[in-house]
Formats: sequence, structure tokens, C-alpha cells
Amino acid sequence: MNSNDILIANTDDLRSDMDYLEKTLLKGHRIDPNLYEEYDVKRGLRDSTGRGVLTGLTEVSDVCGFDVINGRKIPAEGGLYYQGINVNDLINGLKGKRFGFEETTFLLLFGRLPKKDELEHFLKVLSELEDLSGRFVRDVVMKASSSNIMNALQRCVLTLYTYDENPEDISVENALRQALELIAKLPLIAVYSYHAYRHFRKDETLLIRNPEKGRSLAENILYMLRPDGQYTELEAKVLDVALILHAEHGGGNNSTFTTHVVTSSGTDTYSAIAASIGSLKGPRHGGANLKAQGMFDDIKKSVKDWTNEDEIREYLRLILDKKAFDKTGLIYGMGHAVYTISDPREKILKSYAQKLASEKGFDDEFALYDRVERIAGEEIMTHRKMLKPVCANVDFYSGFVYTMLNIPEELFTPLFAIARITGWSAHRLEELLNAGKIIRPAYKYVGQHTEFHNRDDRN
Ligand SMILES: CC(=O)SCCNC(=O)CCNC(=O)[C@H](O)C(C)(C)COP(=O)(O)OP(=O)(O)OC[C@H]1O[C@@H](n2cnc3c(N)ncnc32)[C@H](O)[C@@H]1OP(=O)(O)O
Ligand SMILES: O=C([O-])CC(=O)C(=O)O
Repeated sequence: MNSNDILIANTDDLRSDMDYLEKTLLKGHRIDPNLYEEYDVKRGLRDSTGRGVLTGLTEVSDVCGFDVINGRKIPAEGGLYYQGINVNDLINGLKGKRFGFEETTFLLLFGRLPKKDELEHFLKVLSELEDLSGRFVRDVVMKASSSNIMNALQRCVLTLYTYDENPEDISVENALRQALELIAKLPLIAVYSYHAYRHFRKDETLLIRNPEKGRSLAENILYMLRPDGQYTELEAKVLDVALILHAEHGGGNNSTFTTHVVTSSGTDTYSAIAASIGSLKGPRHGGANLKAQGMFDDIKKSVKDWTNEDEIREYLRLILDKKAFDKTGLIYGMGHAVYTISDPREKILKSYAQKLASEKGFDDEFALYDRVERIAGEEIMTHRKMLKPVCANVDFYSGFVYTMLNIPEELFTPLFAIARITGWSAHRLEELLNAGKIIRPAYKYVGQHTEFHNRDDRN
């Protein structure tokens, strides 16, 4: 894209008008921080102990980060249950099997694991629904390519509305059909959008390969992405595991809660899913996998001796003091709203990261990640004066794993979306089936009512 393509004109007059508007904006809109306490505002929808305000019920999954003993919250090892099944058992039970993510999708949507013949039929359904018409690829995916593939996903999902003969029908039957279509199509949209970006923005050869029937969703991603279409069994297995681990995380996480909020207004599936993709893109949520990758690139450059724990600690303190990396004060891949001692998904991904690292010659990098994980937890707690433990989350090792699978970083967060759309869909269906009330929390007005002045009388 050259500068002529940018829509906003950049004249001196406009710049000075914009400066004025920015200054005007900055004069208002500051709310006295003490008022939040005075009115007991549940900021971030949390109570005073940091626990999420109870806003719904779900059977889709259970996220456990602490025990409650005599009414007190005690930090505990993390647990995650999909439709009642411990995710560790799910991963172990699917060891050596293909189509783990597809099986998990069935479990999350329909409430139980599929029997053998049910899985076969389900795979056939997904494979039939994954087709994207040539017209859609040409007119939507290839046009106005975006450097941010999450943005491309949102645009494509919204445009699928116009390719749907029945977009507005929110009956459970139609919403299920739309959910399955989106689950099946999203991998193609993500990979093709990435290829469009490489071709139109980086002048590289355009590659569009149809998915192949009989391959799993994880296998097809690698097959469509790589110029030679080749991958090893371990690579496909690791990607399948990563997709399972990212598929669902309760109703309260930011993107799934977005699904609930938007669904509760009675709007269509495409609007709800596009909104959730927008939420997941944020660096404090799913976008953290990309940020963690950038942060590690920075650490690798800035820390001279990767084995020197003091040097690592010093650098992490600079991050927390907003003096290094993106200057937000956040160490990405660390911390969680629910988990305390551990995130069960991180442990699984870490074990695969170690395996891949020793196969692909990344042992030094793995050891660095391991050190940063330990030291960062200690430093965040000290720096933020926190009493509860801070653990690494699912995003800590995922980017590292994807890098070892030769997956480009533009696709890190889209892979999260390809997996989490399953959870969003299960929650949308749950919201529709249980005819939830429109979600509408309160905001207290803390400004002042003032008199209207005629235009000529304003100063
Ligand atoms: C898929 C996912 O969404 S997993 C999360 C991915 N996100 C990240 O990895 C980004 C880094 N982590 C974070 O920003 C946070 O830990 C979150 C957003 C995940 C959770 O935030 P919260 O629920 O507010 O966590 P918690 O209540 O434990 O935080 C307490 C304090 O510690 C700070 N803190 C928590 N994690 C971190 C971190 N990784 N780096 C620096 N400070 C942190 C918080 O900013 C918060 O300070 P505040 O009260 O002044 O806002
Ligand atoms: O639950 C949360 O707050 C964040 C999330 O989606 C996850 O960890 O997968």
C-alpha cells in the first residue's frame, strides 16, 4: 500500500485542528479514582478480592484457580474441565490420535464425546462446510489485504453474512449451522488472508491450496500454509494439541463474554463472532501470544548472557517499570484473572515446547523461557505487591511452539481464534437455548448536570 491509499488527508490545517480536538478531549473525561471506591464500582467486573462478579451460569467449561476453605480463597493448582472432562485427561486420552480438535469441538458443542460413527459423520459435515467459494476468496479475502490477520478475519466473517441466504435467523438450528460453517471455514480464511498479505504487501508468490479431505483441521492448516505442503506427525500433533487447549475458557473471559453480550441483544451470528474476534485480538487477551513473542525477541537482544539470572531479573524490572519493551509495564504471557499457582494448559504446552526444542535445536531458547517464567512470577508479585502467586498463562509458550512449527507470527493470534470460535459458538448456543436477558450492567453518572447555552453565548 502506498501513502496515496491512506484515506485520511494529512494537511497542516487538519493536523492543527486535530491537535486542538485532542487537547479539548484531554481536558475532560478524567474521573476521580477515589469515586470508584466510594461507589464500590466492580471495575473489570471484579469484586474487592479480585474475583469475577457472577453474571451467568454455564455447563460448557469450568475454570478452577483456587480452593475455597471456610469462605477464604486459597491459591491452588489450576484445573480446566470441558463439559466436565479434565483437559489433561482429554489430551492424554487423545494421545496418538488424529482429529483431537474436531472431537473437542463435538464435546464442547454437544456436551459429550462423540461415538466412533458420530465422529465420522461430524468430520464429514465439517469437511463439507469448509468450502469457500472461489468468488468469496477472490472478492473478499484477496481484496484490501490487511497486515493484521485478526482484522482480516473480522472483515471476512462479517462479509460472510452477505453470502448466507438466511443470516438473520437466530433459531438454534440456524445458529448451529452458522457456527459449524464458521468453525470449518476460519482456518482457510486465516491462511488465505496471510498468503494475500504476503503477496500484495510483501510481493511474495501467491499460494492458495485447497484443503484436502481426510486431513485433520490441524493438518490442513500446515498443508495450506507451507509451500511444499509437508509436515511431520509430531508437528501436526502439537498443533492439534494447541488448538484443543485454546478452544474454550468459561463464559467470563473477555472474548466469550463479548459473545454473550452481543448475542443477548438478539443480533446475528456474524456480528457476535466478529465482535469476539475483535476482543481476542487485544494484547491483554489472545493478542498476548504475539506480544510475548516480541518481548522474547527483545529479551534475547537485550540480555547478553541468557544464563545470568541477575541480568534477566534486571531486564524484567525495566519492563515492569515501563522502561523497556512496549512500556506498558506488562510481562506478556504472565498472570491470569482466575489461575494462581498454575495454568494447566501452560504446563502441557511447555512439555511440548521442550520436546520440540530438543528436536529442533532450540534448547538454549527453551532454558531462557524457563528462567524468565520463574523470575517473572516473583518479580510481578514483588513489584505489584501481590499476595497471590502469579503464574505463566497459555500464551507464554504458545508463540515459541508456533515458531518451532515454522508458523509465521501473523498467524499466532488467528490460530487462537480458529480454536476459540468453538467455545464462542458453544456459549452463543447456550445463551440462545436459555433465552438470556439482554446484558445491561449499570454505570453511575458522576458528572454534573449543566445548563444549555445558545451558540452565541458560549465561552
Ligand atoms: C488467553 C488469555 O487471555 S491469558 C492472558 C493473556 N494476557 C497476558 O499475558 C498479558 C499480561 N497479563 C495481564 O495483563 C494480566 O495478568 C491479565 C490481564 C491476564 C489478568 O489481569 P488481572 O485479572 O487484572 O490480574 P490480577 O488481578 O492478578 O492483577 C493484579 C495486578 O497485577 C498486575 N499484573 C498482572 N499480570 C501482570 C503482568 N503479566 N505484568 C505486569 N503486571 C501484571 C495487574 O496489572 C494488576 O495490577 P492493577 O491492579 O494495577 O491493574
Ligand atoms: O479466562 C481468561 O480470562 C482468559 C482466557 O480466555 C484464557 O485464559 O484462555
